[in-house]
Formats: sequence, structure tokens, C-alpha cells
Amino acid sequence: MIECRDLTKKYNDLFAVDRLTLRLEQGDVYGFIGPNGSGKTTTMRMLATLLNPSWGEATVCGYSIYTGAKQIRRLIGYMPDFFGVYDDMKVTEYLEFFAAAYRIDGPARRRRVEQVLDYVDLGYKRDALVTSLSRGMTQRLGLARTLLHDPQVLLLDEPASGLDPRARIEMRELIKRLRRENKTIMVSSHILPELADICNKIGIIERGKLIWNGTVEAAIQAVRGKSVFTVAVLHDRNAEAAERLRLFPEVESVTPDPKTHALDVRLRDGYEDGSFIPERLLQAGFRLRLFKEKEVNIEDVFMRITKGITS
Ligand SMILES: Nc1ncnc2c1ncn2[C@@H]1O[C@H](COP(=O)(O)OP(=O)(O)OP(=O)(O)O)[C@@H](O)[C@H]1O
Repeated sequence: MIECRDLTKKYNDLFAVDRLTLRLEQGDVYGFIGPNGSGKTTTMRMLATLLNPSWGEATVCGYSIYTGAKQIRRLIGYMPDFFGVYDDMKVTEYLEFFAAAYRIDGPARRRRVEQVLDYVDLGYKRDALVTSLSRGMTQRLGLARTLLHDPQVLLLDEPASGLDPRARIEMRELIKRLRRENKTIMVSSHILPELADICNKIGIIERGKLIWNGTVEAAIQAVRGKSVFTVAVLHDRNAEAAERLRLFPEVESVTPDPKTHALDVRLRDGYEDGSFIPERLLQAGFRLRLFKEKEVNIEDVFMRITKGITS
């Protein structure tokens, strides 16, 4: 649905987006993550055909951004990070104005406006002035506006920025709902954990370069690399157990977790099955309190992937 090859935008000496290559299939929810100024907005604006690249190619729904702008604009919904709302306009008037721009006319326009208002749960604000809405409501109105023409592909630029925790959760739920409808969604954020549970793929961009691109599971796997198990024994004998575990030929390292004091046992390459750990510890007279495969927190993944670049 979205494909970029070497997509590049240069401003004088600055590569705002530097040879970006990625591919999204229908139904993908792509978390586009990067710090401020890393090139997220520039990428989305190019895909939305609002900004010309310096070079490179991109297609959306099979249309080139160079020659198919008209078709692309009909098929996508772009929600910018900042969008203007007009003074003295009611919520319904605002949406009807944009519906008219999409040539939704007659009674269908009213119906569609009510549908999208319901979708984002703003029906009860239909007669409020847009300027009176909270930040969370304004973002939901922005999403409603983006959905008016029922686009297949959504480009959502930091939809949760500036929202309080509750409004963030509501925005996330809305994106999950759109995902269930099989929309293809590219959603940006500078916070990875915010996106981890709603995306199936992530891309991490830094200074215009995509430094990671793949499935969420692949990112976790790449960081974890090897099998790691969390182990704890009873009676304050973790240090003793650590000594014993270090003697096992399958074990590469044993490190106590500073927070929980449980032991992280990392296996050597080629070993995945850690079931020998509880067996041998029991044989050695230890009593097990905890044994499980270590969970990798998505925040750790982000820190590990970006570490080499930012430091
Ligand atoms: N019109 C422009 N002229 C010159 N430089 C620009 C222009 N637009 C963007 N840039 C630069 O390109 C880089 C990428 O900007 P961009 O807005 O795409 O980043 P971003 O990841 O969306 O950041 P944010 O999270 O702050 O929105 C930044 O260094 C920015 O200053």
C-alpha cells in the first residue's frame, strides 16, 4: 500500500529525510518513531503529496507521488501534527466544510458528518464551537475530519502529542479500531512504548535515516538476540545459585537484576531450551522461586536500537 525507495528530502546541506526505503502492506499499522526533527513530518508530507522529494520514489496504493497526486489524495487521510481550526465555527460546520471539499454532497454529507462524529465519540459536541474543545477533543475532531472520505490509508502525524493520559488511551483505542477495519496506518510518535501495542511494524528514524525497520517481534528478537531466562531461588541463595549456574557449559552469563535481585541467565549461541536450569538447580539442592523466559520491554528495545546512533 505504501512503498518508498530512497526517498530523500534535502534542505540546503541538511538531509531531512535520507534515502528512506520501506514497504507497508494493507492492514499494517506502522509505528514511525523518532525524536523531534528526525524527519517524520517531512516523510508523511511527501507521502501525502504535499511536499516534493529531492529524489527517490514513493507509491501509495500503487500511484506514484509524482504523477498520481490526485488519486492518492482521494485514497489517503492525512492528519497533520498541527491543523488549524476556525473561529466561530461549530463542530458540525467544520466537518461539513471539509466534507464539501471532498465533494460529499446533499443529505449524504450530513449523514457522513454524524457518522464520523459518532466514530470519534464527539456527537455530544456537535453544536460546540471548535475553539471551545479541549486538546483531546480537537485531536479527535482532526481524526474525524481525516476519516470523512473513508480513506484506505491513514497518515497520522503525532496524533497523541500534547494529550493527557486518558486522551492518549482514547486515541490509541481509536487507532486499534481503525486497524480492525483493515486500514493501512502510518502513525508517528517520539515515544515508542506509546505505539508498541497498537503496531505490527515499527520504523525508527534518526536524523533522516531509518535505523530500524521491521516487525515489533523482530525488533524484540534482535535486541534479545539470545535466550535469556529469569531465575530466583528461595532462602536468599541467589548469589550461590549464580555461582552454580556459571559452571554450566550452556550458560554464557549470569547477571543479577538490580531491581528484583532475580538472576538473568543468558545462554550461549545455539542454546534455546533453558529447561535444564530448574532441573539442575533442584538437583543441586536449591528451591526455585521463579523461572521464566525474560520479557523484553519495548522501551529497552528502543534504547538498545538507538544507543549506537545517539551516543
Ligand atoms: N521547510 C524547511 N526548511 C528547512 N529545514 C526544514 C524544513 N522543514 C523541515 N526542516 C528540517 O528537517 C528536519 C526534519 O524535520 P521534520 O519536521 O520532518 O521532523 P519531525 O521528526 O517531524 O519532528 P517533530 O517531531 O518535531 O515534528 C528538521 O531538522 C527540520 O528543521
